[in-house]
Amino acid sequence: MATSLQSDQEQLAKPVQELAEVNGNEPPARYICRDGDHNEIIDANASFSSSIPTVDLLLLSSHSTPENEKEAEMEKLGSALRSWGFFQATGHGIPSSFFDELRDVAKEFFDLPTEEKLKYAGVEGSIDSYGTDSIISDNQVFNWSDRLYLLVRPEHQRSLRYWPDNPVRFREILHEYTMKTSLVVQSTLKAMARQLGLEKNYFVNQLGDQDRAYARFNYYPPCSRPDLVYGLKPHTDGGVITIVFQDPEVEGLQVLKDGQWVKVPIVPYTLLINVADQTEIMSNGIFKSPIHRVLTNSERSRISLAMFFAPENEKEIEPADLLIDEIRPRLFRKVKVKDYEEEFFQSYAQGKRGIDWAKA
Ligand SMILES: O=C(O)CCC(=O)C(=O)O
Ligand SMILES: [Fe+2]
Repeated sequence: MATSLQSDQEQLAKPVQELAEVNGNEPPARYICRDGDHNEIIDANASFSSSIPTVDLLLLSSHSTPENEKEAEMEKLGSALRSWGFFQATGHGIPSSFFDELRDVAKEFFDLPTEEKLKYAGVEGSIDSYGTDSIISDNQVFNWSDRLYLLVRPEHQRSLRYWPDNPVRFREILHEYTMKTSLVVQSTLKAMARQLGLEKNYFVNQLGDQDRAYARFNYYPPCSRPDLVYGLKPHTDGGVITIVFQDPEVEGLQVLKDGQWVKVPIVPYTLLINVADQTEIMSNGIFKSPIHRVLTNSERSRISLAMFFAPENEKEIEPADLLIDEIRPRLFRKVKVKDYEEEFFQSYAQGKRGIDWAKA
């Protein structure tokens, strides 16, 4: 018994990438949580009336955009975040050659031998780490994926010891990407505030001076039974806003829209941006933090990079006063960011939504 538990734990500590190679991709029982529900998935391109909307950030932020065009783009952003919680951003100012480099360094990292990658495995209690799901409960079902998780903001809190120095360009590229996406977040949050009739810096101010951002490089190895496992189980994100750089060739991400799973298409060189729970709270439920999941694939691995932006830990958040009235009563309590995030992770491990804990 003890031996089987021990070997179970040893296997668990193993990256899924290695497990996939050794086991010929056959998923062990602890990863199995689906029952072949493939057919219900809607292909956004083929049959859903509208796919995730595209918003041009340049139109939103440029001083030379005519006012009526700016308003129209703003409306598009607002409606995307009310109904999908997601939008595809163009006009973000990041050159396509930079995305190619980002993709290359991420791929080169995951292509390293396991021992090399395990140099970045976190010690107990460290946020930054390379590895697979941590064990939180006995009956947990595991994701068929590995990840490298790094705090990237505030800069002085980075643990560079966990930032790969192989490939050599990794750190520089991630630093630059953090700078670029932070600007995108600032301009998006301003547009979001204006769309809700709030002062334009409302959300930016909520982030505080010591706002945080985390980079999560996801690696989804192929799996011989993609119908049985999740690359990433259904979840919402716990911060304020997330920017996803999807694999440019391999699909897998899906969003739950009006009770149906909709495939998120790959649109090369756009940034996929989604609302996270703390924006749902601050907007009093007007902007939706979408439930999304990732499916695996039997032939190809998939890599994505999610950047999670969140307020400084000590901040308190609550619905903006202006968004509470008789028609729309207060939906959420005032919560401390640190407490919310703790609750969020506990809830996720138990298959529940953290945001329910913050309900008024
Ligand atoms: O892999 C993806 O496309 C999305 C990843 C994601 O949802 C996450 O890391 O929270
Ligand atoms: Fe996510």
